[in-house]
Amino acid sequence: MVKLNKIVIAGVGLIGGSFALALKQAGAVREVVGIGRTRATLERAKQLGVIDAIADDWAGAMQGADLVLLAMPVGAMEAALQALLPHLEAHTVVTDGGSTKRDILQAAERILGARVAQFVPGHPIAGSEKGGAAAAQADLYRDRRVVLTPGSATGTDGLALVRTAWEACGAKVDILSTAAHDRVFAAVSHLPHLLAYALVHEFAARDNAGELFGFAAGGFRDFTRIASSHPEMWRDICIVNRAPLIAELDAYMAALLRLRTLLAAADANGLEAVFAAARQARDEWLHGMSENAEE
Ligand SMILES: NC(=O)C1=CN([C@@H]2O[C@H](COP(=O)(O)OP(=O)(O)OC[C@H]3O[C@@H](n4cnc5c(N)ncnc54)[C@H](O)[C@@H]3O)[C@@H](O)[C@H]2O)C=CC1
Ligand SMILES: O=C(O)C(=O)Cc1ccc(O)cc1
Repeated sequence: MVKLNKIVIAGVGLIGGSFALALKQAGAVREVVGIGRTRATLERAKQLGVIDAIADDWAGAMQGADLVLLAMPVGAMEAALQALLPHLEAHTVVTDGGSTKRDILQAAERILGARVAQFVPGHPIAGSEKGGAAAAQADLYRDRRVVLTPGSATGTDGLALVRTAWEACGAKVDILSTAAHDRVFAAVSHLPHLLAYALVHEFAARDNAGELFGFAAGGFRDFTRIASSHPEMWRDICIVNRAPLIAELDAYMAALLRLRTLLAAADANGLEAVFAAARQARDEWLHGMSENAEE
């Protein structure tokens, strides 16, 4: 079992707060120090027992830290790396929980130079549309996957430490390249968020929005839950990962056009064939997920 003396959570929200709670529950950390943008948020996180102490600045935060998790919106990570670098001790490992990986590894290479060996890019595949330390849960990562995307310069000891820390949270760790990561998550995560936001936004702008929302039921709720996600966080993800996201959007628009053609032709068989293939693929995916959870 990993035993960390001091960890630093930079951005104590759902992801950082849940990491802290999970490590505490596992008995894997002695002290959790929080640093962030808003004092009141940090005070609240301390009251909730998510962090033990608040750092006033990076110098204090980094002193004697074994592990630092960057858990703010991805657009703010570059500035955080710049701010922590002057205080980075030789034994400290820095990781992140951001939803995009190529930009963050590139920023780390640029900013940290040779010390990029101490940086391990990561992404927990768990979360929700709810943010903030109050939403943090010790079991958020239990039986969930975490993707680590080390670069050629990533140190093996740091990689092992970060892997062990996530495993202490109950997660299963996968390794991907940053490019493969960003391509996969553009498809299965970033595109669905964009679609949900687009649908709700389009309805909300209509003259009869009240009527539409008044009659909307479970299907609409399921499809659009993620449109309740944090706008700043999703702004950053979409902008940073826009190249693969635009490719996914193009593919989806082509699929919509094919459905439109089938509809216009009243091609019932064609439409049913698409729906049946999609249902089968989703059933098989859900079945695979439940088998994995039982392993
Ligand atoms: N919400 C989710 O389901 C998932 C989110 N992520 C990633 O984790 C990161 C954090 O997301 P959440 O915890 O959901 O967000 P959150 O909104 O719950 O927490 C983010 C925290 O960062 C702080 N913060 C914002 N700007 C900052 C800055 N410039 N410097 C320091 N702190 C700052 C905020 O005050 C807040 O406490 C993001 O990079 C996101 O892409 C990854 C996996 C899942
Ligand atoms: O709300 C949901 O279901 C999500 O999809 C949560 C989520 C958001 C961002 C990520 O990078 C990973 C998972």
